[in-house]
Amino acid sequence: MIEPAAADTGALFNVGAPAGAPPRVPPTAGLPALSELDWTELGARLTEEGVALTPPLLSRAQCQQIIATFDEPGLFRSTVVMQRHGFGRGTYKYYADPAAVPLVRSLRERLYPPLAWLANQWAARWGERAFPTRLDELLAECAANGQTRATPLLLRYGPGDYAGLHQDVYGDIVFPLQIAIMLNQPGEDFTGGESVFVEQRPRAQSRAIVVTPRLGQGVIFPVRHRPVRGQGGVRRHPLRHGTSTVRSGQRTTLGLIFHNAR
Ligand SMILES: O=C(O)CCC(=O)C(=O)O
Ligand SMILES: [Fe+2]
Repeated sequence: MIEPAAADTGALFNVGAPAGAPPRVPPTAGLPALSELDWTELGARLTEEGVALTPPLLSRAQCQQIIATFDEPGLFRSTVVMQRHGFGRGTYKYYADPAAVPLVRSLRERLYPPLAWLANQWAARWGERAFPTRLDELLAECAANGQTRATPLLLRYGPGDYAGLHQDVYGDIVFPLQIAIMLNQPGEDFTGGESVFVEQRPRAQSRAIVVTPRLGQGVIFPVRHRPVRGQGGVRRHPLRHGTSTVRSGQRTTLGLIFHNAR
C-alpha cells in the first residue's frame, strides 16, 4: 500500500531542511513560459503522481525549428535505429553538441537549476549527494568522470513505432530528473504514441502512468527512482519510461537528460 502522498505537499520533500524558494528562471529570449513555471507545484505533482506535466514551453514554430534539425546530419553524434537493438521501433539521434541549437541549449541550461533544486530536496531526503546549481558545473563533473558525450536527443516515431520501457542512466553520475518535450500535436499530427511510465512497487504490482503531452509541453520524470514515503521511511520505486505505439502520423520528441554519457 502506498501512503497517500498528498500530505507531503505542504512541506515538499521535507526531511528537515527547509525547501526554500525555487531559483528564478531569468527571462529568456523567445522562451517566456520558462520564467512562469511554478516549480513548487511541479514538485508537488512529481511527489504525488511520479511525473509532472508542464504548461507549453514552446510555440509550434519553435517545435518545428527543433524538428527540422533531425535532418541535419552534422548536428548529431549518433543515430540509433531502435529495432536493431531491441529498443522498440523508430529512430533517435543524440546531438553532438546541444549548444549548436540555441533553443535546445537554452532549454537545457534554463531548466536545469530549478530541477536541481527539486533533485536536491530528494537528495536531502535520502541522505544522498546534492547536485550543483548550474548545468556547466554538472557537466564539468561528468567530464572529469569520463562522461563527455552529450545526451540530449531527438526521437522520431512513425506509424507502428514505439519505445520500449527503459532508463537513461549513461554513467556513474546520474542527475535524477529528466524532461521530454513534445514537438507534435497529438490528435492532429499523430495518434497513439502516449508517454508511458511504469513504477515498480516493492511487494505490490507495478503501476502504469500514461500521459499525453500536447505540443510544446514537457513531462518531467525521475531517471531511475521515484521517492515514496512509506512505513519506515522513504522508499525508492524504480521507474521506467517509454512510448506506446504510434498509430498514424509522425511524433517527434526532444529528450533532455542533464548528465552526459560515457
Ligand atoms: O518519445 C518519448 O516520449 C520518450 C522520450 C525518451 O525516452 C527520453 O526523453 O528519454
Ligand atoms: Fe528515454
